[in-house]
Amino acid sequence: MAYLVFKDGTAFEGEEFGSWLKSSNAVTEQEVVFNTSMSGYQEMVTDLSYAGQILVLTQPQIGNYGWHHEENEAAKTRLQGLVVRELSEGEGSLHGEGSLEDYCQQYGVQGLKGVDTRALTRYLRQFGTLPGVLVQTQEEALEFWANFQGNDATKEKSEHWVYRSTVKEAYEIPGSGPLIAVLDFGVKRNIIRNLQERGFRIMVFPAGSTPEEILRQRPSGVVLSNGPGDPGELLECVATVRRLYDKLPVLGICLGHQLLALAAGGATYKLPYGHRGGNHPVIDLRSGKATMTSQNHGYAVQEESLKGSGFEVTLRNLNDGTVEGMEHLTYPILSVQFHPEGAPGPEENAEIFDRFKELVESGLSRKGRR
Ligand SMILES: NC(=O)CC[C@H](N)C(=O)O
Repeated sequence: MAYLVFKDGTAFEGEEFGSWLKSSNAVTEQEVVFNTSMSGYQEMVTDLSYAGQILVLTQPQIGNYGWHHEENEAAKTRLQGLVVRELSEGEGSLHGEGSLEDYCQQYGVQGLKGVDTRALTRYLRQFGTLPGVLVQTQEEALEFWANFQGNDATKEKSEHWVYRSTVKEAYEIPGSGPLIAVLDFGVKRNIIRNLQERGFRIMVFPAGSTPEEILRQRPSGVVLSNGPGDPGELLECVATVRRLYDKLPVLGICLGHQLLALAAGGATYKLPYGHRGGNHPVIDLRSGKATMTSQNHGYAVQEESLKGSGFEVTLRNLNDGTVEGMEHLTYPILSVQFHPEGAPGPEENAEIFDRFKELVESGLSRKGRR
């Protein structure tokens, strides 16, 4: 038996799988979040935006189509824990190269299976995103919470995760089209793939790169990626974005969107329990068209804070009215809170990448005319 235990003593019981550190000293609190997608566990486990979190999946059967390495969103997961109802070995998969369990074992994810994930999700919806601990005995949790000093650790973690970017040095992905700089805060591979499919030459820069290092390569556009942590804590990243965003066409995705808002003088705030799932409806305020989107975020841009920033809200969440996208009135900047590369079913939001391509191309033709 093993447990996920919250500060108020509420414990959810399950069985261990994956990789558990045996020393009780290693018990630390992590943010517990839930995702309601019915499939895509592999993309979720390897999405670096979940770095340091404990992810609860509401879909009751998980692992059933195995593990396919080429679908990983990053070279190595940074997820701390994974909580599921029923863990399947994935026998039904025709081409699986392994199982979810093997992956968790190999890459250090603490798994808890057989959990009443419905009750757990209702608990999180009621109390909001909370820190929890994964433990082998309830005594360990009691001891941990008795000595708990508050979760100042979150702040350090945010900075830490982002600066431990997936890459240490900038690298190039060849292509015949214009050069796009991708600022990697924990970028998902499918974002890169979507850019490649549109013919761009790509240079991926570590999150700590300076604006000079980026501009020296003379890119024709910048993509600010998704990534973990509280955007409000990422002061250096915001400063970098501030120095880039009026110089080139920009596409911001999720964390990238939040950093753009902060760079323009706006503010972000923490949502009660976040948006994580594959069926979040979003409306385009200009066309009136609604689409289903794939989402994974705990923070959002405060709409009123955008007044006077030059940004206009263009997309809105139909469930809770939060900001899902914005465009700049003067500069060629486009940003979305959701994941246009996530394709929860149809690929309708892939057109965000086409819009970005248009911005880059019109930027280049303007330059040519000068
Ligand atoms: N997917 C992301 O980029 C997440 C952004 C940010 N870490 C949030 O939780 O809101």
